[in-house]
Amino acid sequence: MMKHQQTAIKVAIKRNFYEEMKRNNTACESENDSVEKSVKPKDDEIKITHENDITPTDRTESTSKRDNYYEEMKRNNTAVGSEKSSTLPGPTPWPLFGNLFTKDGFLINIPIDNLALFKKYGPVFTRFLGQHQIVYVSGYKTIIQLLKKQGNDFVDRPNWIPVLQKNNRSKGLVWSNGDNWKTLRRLTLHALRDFGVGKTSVEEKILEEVKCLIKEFEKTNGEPVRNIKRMMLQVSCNVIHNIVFGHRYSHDDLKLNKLIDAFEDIFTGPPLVSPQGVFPILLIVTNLLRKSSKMKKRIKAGGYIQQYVTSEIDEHKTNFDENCIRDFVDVYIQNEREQCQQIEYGKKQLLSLIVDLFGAGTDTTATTLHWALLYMIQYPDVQLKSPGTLPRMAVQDTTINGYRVPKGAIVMINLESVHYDDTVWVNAKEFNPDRFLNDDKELINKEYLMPFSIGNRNCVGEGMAKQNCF
Ligand code: HEM
Repeated sequence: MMKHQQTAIKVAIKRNFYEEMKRNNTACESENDSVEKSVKPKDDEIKITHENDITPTDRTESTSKRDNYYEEMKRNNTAVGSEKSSTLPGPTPWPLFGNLFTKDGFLINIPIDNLALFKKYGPVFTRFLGQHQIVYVSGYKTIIQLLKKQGNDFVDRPNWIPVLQKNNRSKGLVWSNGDNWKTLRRLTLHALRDFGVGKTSVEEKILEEVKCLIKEFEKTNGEPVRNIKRMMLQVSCNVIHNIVFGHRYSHDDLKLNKLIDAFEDIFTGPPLVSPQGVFPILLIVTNLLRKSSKMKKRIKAGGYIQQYVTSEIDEHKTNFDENCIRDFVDVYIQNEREQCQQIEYGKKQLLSLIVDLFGAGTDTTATTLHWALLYMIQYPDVQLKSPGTLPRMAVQDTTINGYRVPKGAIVMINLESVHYDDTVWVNAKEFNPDRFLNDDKELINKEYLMPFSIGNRNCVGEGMAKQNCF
């Protein structure tokens, strides 16, 4: 990038920086730029201190109060883990309603402050959404144990969330388990590799987007840049579009922007593991109360995405040439024709897979690029809200840190707690890229950096996202 172009971008974005900050509702207190060295703790140095660091042998009032309830759960066919394991800490649930209305529950603490609950209850605690048990796991030691050493116990995604079951789509990659998941994951990794993640062809696609982005910045003639996040969405959506469908759009193209809007409409709203996600009736009631058309918007957006992706698939099927595999869709069609694996291929499956790639890859990358730009212009002492992770499910009765976790429990992994862990990082909330480099400018402490998660179900787009960002 030419120097004057860099300066033009910097000036344009800086003017709008505080506006962006306000929009993101983030405090910008100090411009302190202190360079701190991150320390790699030795195992025996690591101690996470909590107001209430509960262990299986250190039972609190809240856990003992719940014993009756758990006895009831046991009788209601909730599996019990090993003899040694013990009841998880967490707010006391009410029968039937679980922690919907209790202290530290789902309807009282909105939005949920995972870090505060981690501090209060310790690295493993539980809450009940009605009858459904959700286990929260925080702190790098426990997370590494869970994702690496016990990876197979928690490899599944929850398969009972009503909104996911209702929308009449195949489970795709993100929400499937077992052989279907294994096959689709292998196919996706293979196709992403073939279409050049780590190779020049994707680099070229990304560079093309960067050039367009620079032109957009130059067009502003020094005026404030209005919507950086939208620009980043155009970049990240286009890169995925190019890999999946083999072509891109100009950034002001109506089709590209309609597609971005549709995904925004689908993903804004309550998360899947929330009262509204688990009891859709609540969503309808809240929407009625707010007289909001959010639900309608979502349905319309889903319809548009389905129609758009289906027409791309049909076009690919018509022009398919096995001697000229152009993109991700062609790889899928080839696998389908050769019946490489015994799974149900078909249009519905491909549709879900493509929606997953756009859904999991567009906003995450755009948010990362957006924040990286803002940070590079001004190093503020602000909190970065990292993209959340996806829920897991216990495949069998098991334990975490000695606490029993029954088969079917949803497990929420709090990656943020690793990145904000003061026992790993000095002044963890300060923006300080130097903490990741040693004196020879080599990357250090990689094991405590896991935005893409780790283990056998980590992010399949990690390579692509890194290429996009760097
Ligand atoms: C900065 C960008 C990104 C971040 C921070 C990110 C982060 C994550 C995280 C935390 C998970 C959950 C992993 C787990 O359950 O342990 C995930 C899963 C996933 N990501 Fe990403 N991701 C990014 C970009 C992408 C891109 C560009 C794509 C696609 C091209 C993608 C596709 C996926 C898919 C398909 C899954 C589900 C994998 C599975 O269930 O097997 N992600 N990502």
